Amino acid sequence: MSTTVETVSAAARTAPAAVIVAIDGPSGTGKSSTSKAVAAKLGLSYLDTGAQYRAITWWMLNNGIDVQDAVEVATAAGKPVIVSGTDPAAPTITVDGEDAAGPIRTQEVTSKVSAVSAVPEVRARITELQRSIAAAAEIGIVVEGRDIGTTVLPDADLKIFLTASPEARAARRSGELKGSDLATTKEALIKRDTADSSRKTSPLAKADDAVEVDTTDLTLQQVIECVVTLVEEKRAAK
Ligand SMILES: Nc1ncnc2c1ncn2[C@@H]1O[C@H](COP(=O)(O)OP(=O)(O)OP(=O)(O)O)[C@@H](O)[C@H]1O
Ligand SMILES: Nc1ccn([C@H]2C[C@H](O)[C@@H](COP(=O)(O)O)O2)c(=O)n1
Repeated sequence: MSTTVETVSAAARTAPAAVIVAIDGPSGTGKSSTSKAVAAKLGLSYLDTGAQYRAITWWMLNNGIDVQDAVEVATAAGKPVIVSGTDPAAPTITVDGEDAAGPIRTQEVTSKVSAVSAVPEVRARITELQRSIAAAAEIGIVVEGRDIGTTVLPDADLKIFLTASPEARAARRSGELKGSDLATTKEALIKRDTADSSRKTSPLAKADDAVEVDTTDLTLQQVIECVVTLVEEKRAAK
C-alpha cells in the first residue's frame, strides 16, 4: 500500500504538469501550422477550433439551413455530433460519424463560416465541446482559434496572439490556393477578419495577458521555436 502511494507520488513529481496553451489571431497568421508543430514537439494534444466552426457550418449547408437566418441556425445548433481528434500528427474531424476534414475547407464553407459562428447558440455549443476536450488532455493541449484566450480558456497557462500584415497573410494563402489572385485573396481575408472581430459574442480579440508575436518577417520555423520556448518556460515555472 505505502509502496503504491510512494510510486504514485514519485510519478506525479516527475511527470510534467499539464499545460494549456491558447493561440489566437486573424486568418493566415500561422496559428494551425504553429500549434500543430509545437504540440507535436512537446507531446501535447492539439485542437483546431476553426475546424469545428467549419464543421457545423458544413452540416447547416448540407441540411438546408439558411445560414443567414440566425434563428434557424440557433434552432439547429445542437443537432450535429462533432468529434475532433487531437493528435497533432493527424488531426481529424467528423460530423455525425462522417469524415469532414476535406469538405470543411471548400470556398463555400469559408464564405459562410463567419455568419454561422456569430450565432450565440453555436458558440455556446462549440465552446462547451472545446472546454471538455481541453479538460481531458492529460499532458496538456494547444488550442488555436479566435477567442480561446479571452473566452474559451481564460485561465490558460500561456496565451499567444499571432499577427501578420494583410499582405504577408494573403501571400501565404495564395501560395496554398495555387493560381488564386493576390488582391482577391487579401480582400476575402480582410472581410472575414472584420466579421470575426465585430460580432457581439466572443469576437476575435487579443487577451490582455496574451503575448503578441508579429510573424510578418519571421519564418514558420522561427515562430515555432519562439512558442516552444515560451511553453517550456511556463512548464518549468509550474
Ligand atoms: N511565419 C510564416 N512564414 C511563412 N509562411 C507561413 C508562416 N506561418 C504560416 N505560414 C503558411 O501560411 C499558410 C497559413 O498558415 P496557417 O493555416 O497555419 O494559418 P492560420 O492562422 O491557422 O489560418 P486560418 O485561421 O485561416 O486557418 C500556410 O500555408 C503556412 O504554411
Ligand atoms: N475560436 C474560433 C475559431 C474559429 N472561428 C470562426 C471564425 C473563422 O473565420 C472560422 C474558420 O476558422 P479558421 O479555420 O480559418 O481558423 O471559424 C471562431 O469564430 N472562433
